[in-house]
Amino acid sequence: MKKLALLQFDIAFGSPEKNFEKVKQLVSEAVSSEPDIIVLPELWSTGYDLSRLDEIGDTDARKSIIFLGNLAKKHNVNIVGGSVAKQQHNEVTNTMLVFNREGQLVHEYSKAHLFRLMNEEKYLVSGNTKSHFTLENLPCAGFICYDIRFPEWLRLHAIEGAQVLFVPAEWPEQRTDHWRALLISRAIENQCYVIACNRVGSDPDNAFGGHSLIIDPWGKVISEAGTDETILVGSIDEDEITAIRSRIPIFEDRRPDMYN
Ligand SMILES: O=C(O)CCC(=O)C(=O)O
Repeated sequence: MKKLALLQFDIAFGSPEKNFEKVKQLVSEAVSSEPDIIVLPELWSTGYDLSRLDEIGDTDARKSIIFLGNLAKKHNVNIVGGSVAKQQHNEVTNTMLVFNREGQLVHEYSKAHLFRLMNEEKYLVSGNTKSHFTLENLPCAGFICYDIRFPEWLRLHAIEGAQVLFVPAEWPEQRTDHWRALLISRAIENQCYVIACNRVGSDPDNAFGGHSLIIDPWGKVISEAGTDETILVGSIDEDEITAIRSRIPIFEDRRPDMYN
């Protein structure tokens, strides 16, 4: 069994200092439930203030890496650090950072599918690498928000062994029905745990729907937040994955010979 704590909060628009302070405080609160893994939302330090990324983006993600790494080490907890605006060679990526209990950066993944409805393609470049990592001996993969509309991208990771899928997001409230349906579908079809951390509150262009979720590989919702700031807790059980995969062995029954 592994315990999770998802930090669903209202991100201060374009104010990294305020958001760093908020995350520090939320992490200290979250550790009281003794989680193994803490999860943050997408672009938690800047929000969607994309036109000011030159000013507020994080060069080489250096500040975020030091900050989250220190928190992970101090509290002896793994952190799936949502994503941050990482500036590198005059380009900015929407990049997930993952830390182990020793505070080491064990994984980076840059959002592969940029979301045009929120102008991402104008300010960001997409990532080109896969997103496998291991935490607490669990084979994991990470995706960012809009990525969940591309089932083939998550499936590829499941076929390659991922069993726990993390999804930090800033998902607008008017499509909360899509958010829930897509996440539950990704869990059922891949027989994986899905751990999805959204933000709440609003920025000048959007209101965000919360409803962070922990979903088991059968598609059952284990924990779900509402639309307020909260620390969502829940546990996942590795044995459940094996049990469900032996009951309905979809990975053995696939017909890749017919899919091309
Ligand atoms: O796909 C959607 O409806 C929302 C996606 C999104 O908000 C994002 O990728 O930031």
